[in-house]
Amino acid sequence: MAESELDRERDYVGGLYARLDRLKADAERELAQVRRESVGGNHQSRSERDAFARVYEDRIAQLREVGERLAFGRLELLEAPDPASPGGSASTLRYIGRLGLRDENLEPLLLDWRAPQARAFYQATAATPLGARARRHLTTRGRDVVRIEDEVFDSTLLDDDTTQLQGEGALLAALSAQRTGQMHDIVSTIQAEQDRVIRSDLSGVLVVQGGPGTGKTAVALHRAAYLLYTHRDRLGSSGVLVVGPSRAFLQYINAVLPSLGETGVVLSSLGQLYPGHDITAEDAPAVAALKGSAEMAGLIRRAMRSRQRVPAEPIDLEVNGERIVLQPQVIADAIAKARESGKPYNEGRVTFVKIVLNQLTRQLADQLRRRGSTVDDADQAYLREDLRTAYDVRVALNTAWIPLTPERLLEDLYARPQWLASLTGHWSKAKRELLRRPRGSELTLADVPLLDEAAELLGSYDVADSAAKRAAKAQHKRDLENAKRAISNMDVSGMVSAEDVVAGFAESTASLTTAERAASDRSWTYGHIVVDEAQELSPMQWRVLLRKSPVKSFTIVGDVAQASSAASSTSWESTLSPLIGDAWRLEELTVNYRTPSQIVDAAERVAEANGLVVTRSRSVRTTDWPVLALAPTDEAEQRELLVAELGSMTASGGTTAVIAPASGFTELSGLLADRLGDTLGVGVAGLSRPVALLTPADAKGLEFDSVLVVAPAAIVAESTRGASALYVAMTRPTQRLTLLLAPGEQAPVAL
Ligand SMILES: Nc1ncnc2c1ncn2[C@@H]1O[C@H](COP(=O)(O)OP(=O)(O)OP(=O)(O)O)[C@@H](O)[C@H]1O
Repeated sequence: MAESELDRERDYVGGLYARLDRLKADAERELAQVRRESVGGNHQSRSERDAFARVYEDRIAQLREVGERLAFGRLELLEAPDPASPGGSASTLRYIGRLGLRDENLEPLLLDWRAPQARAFYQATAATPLGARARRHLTTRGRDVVRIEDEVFDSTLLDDDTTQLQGEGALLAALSAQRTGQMHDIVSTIQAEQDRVIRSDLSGVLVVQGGPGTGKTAVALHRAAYLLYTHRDRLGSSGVLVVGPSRAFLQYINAVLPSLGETGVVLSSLGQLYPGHDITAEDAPAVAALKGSAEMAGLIRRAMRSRQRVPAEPIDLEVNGERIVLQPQVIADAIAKARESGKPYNEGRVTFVKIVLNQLTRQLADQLRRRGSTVDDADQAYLREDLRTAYDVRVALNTAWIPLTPERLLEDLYARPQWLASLTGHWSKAKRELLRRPRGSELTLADVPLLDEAAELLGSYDVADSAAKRAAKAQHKRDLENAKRAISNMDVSGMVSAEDVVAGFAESTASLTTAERAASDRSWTYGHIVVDEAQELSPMQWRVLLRKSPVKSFTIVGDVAQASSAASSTSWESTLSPLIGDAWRLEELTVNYRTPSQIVDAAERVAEANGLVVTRSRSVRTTDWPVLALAPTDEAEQRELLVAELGSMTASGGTTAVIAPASGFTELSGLLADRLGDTLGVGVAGLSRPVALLTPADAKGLEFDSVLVVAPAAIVAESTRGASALYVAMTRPTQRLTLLLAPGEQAPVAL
């Protein structure tokens, strides 16, 4: 490599940083200026000033976020031949980075990696160069370029390998770096098959299937950033939701989107999908499977309707000393009428109460008239109020149609066996027993979609609160109109969304960002939803997500061979066809970026020997560490081997995980705590420690430099999806894998 080329890139990248610094200083000066302007003026001018301030604040944050990772690539694009100078093969250089920069004359200096023109940087090959002649990867340290790596798209050098890696040096350097316990963005080394997924159309349901370590999570997050950039207008106001399996997983991926300049995405674990709750407790597998099955939706509907009851006999009511009879037919008619309105249960109840009270008022007025009193309209209003507040009337109305919260409905359903039996005549007693639970029991993960289903059917418990919400929504809409006007007056369209501006209104009733408002509103509908580890979702969880995206714009990533929860799916077809028929498209990822080939081979062979159908993937790396299976003769030796192997793993640096079956977990954690002290973290709460002791379920989606799997046969035997659980455990390492067998356990035959 000619030294001058490296110098040339150093100069260019130096120039980019100089431009970045200047833009940052300009924006900071402008912001200070806007802030100095005196407060006052009407609502619209305040809106416009807030819009200015917001634009500058966002821009400054964006410019700061890139830190010292501004540029990482260069494309040499062939220009269309110029008829005036035949024979010339002019080309244009385009630099690719984390954000777009232009010079004072608005000439492009740096392309945002998500811009359409940057596509060739990730997807061009010698066979399909996409208008590019060459691609260059820049490796930087701080603000300095330390290495360049070129690929020239010369069709005469074409070979048959269609799965070539792009920027292999930069990629392998990224992959062999020690892990930190936090996922990083991969923007400088995205591979062609991944880029196609990232840039796939916004609309419809895209399923991304790939074996462990093929970058599904990374791709899903980069796709969220890409979609927000490309469809800022649409998604800025409706938001993007990313759903992951657990809080620990979200913690692991937490830094990726902010590092790509996107802070407006809602990240939610399955336990956080019902606002106001953060649930982690789990049911026994059989219970979770039942609660996750689609038939629970029907049960909840039946349960709700059974709380609307027509009394068998007329009811005598006393209202301020007057006696009045409420006929069952009046209740039956009112229930039928209120149901006809199609409103959710609690809102329908308001209609029901109104109808019954009207009828009772008429009855009472007639009764009084018959006794010679005169009752005019004003008197009728008083009578109605007397009826509404009378104890007997309230009891009768509540018995016929009780207001319900989702939590109350579910708790009653679990705690009242006779009621449950009356709703599930076709179930076996044993099946009903699975749901049985005393009042006050902790909510579980499998309850989350049931609460949401109930909330959907019940509607707001506090009907006055829902009126206030409607008013706030109307105000928000007016604010948005103002903000849109301000944005177009300022000519900053595309840089900031009206939603973000409204979020900046100091006096706005809804001074929250889209993401904040979406996360706290159960009925929020998103412009796009990304679901990671999607094979774990139960039919009831899918129902929640489908309600949250009525336009059905989804990216679903997962691996059916890794499905290990009780209600999870074993094929995309069987999961998705009851929900959306065949209206989905499939992309597959085939290269394993995490795990060296020896480990991938071992994991796939063991999985297949255990009867799993795995998506085979090609690993891009090898490791110097052999896969070991240690076979102790007794427990004392097992303990010795455990401690010795862990000592060796931690000595080689990076992160280490011990993955063990849930049975014997407590004993193991006691033993390791004695030996390792503070170095050990137990469960997902301990992930920041150098050694983490986890169950296979905890380890889902995560990765570690070294992994020690304890008692693999026990992991397989532990559940109906035990083979998947072991496959998950064996595919977590980036460098080193050891299986520590239980005394007397045979090494897996496939090893
Ligand atoms: N193009 C790439 N450049 C650099 N690193 C990459 C690339 N693609 C994936 N990786 C890295 O490979 C590792 C595995 O990626 P990821 O966790 O997204 O895989 P996954 O398919 O979701 O795995 P699993 O199914 O096991 O959860 C991560 O460390 C990720 O950063």
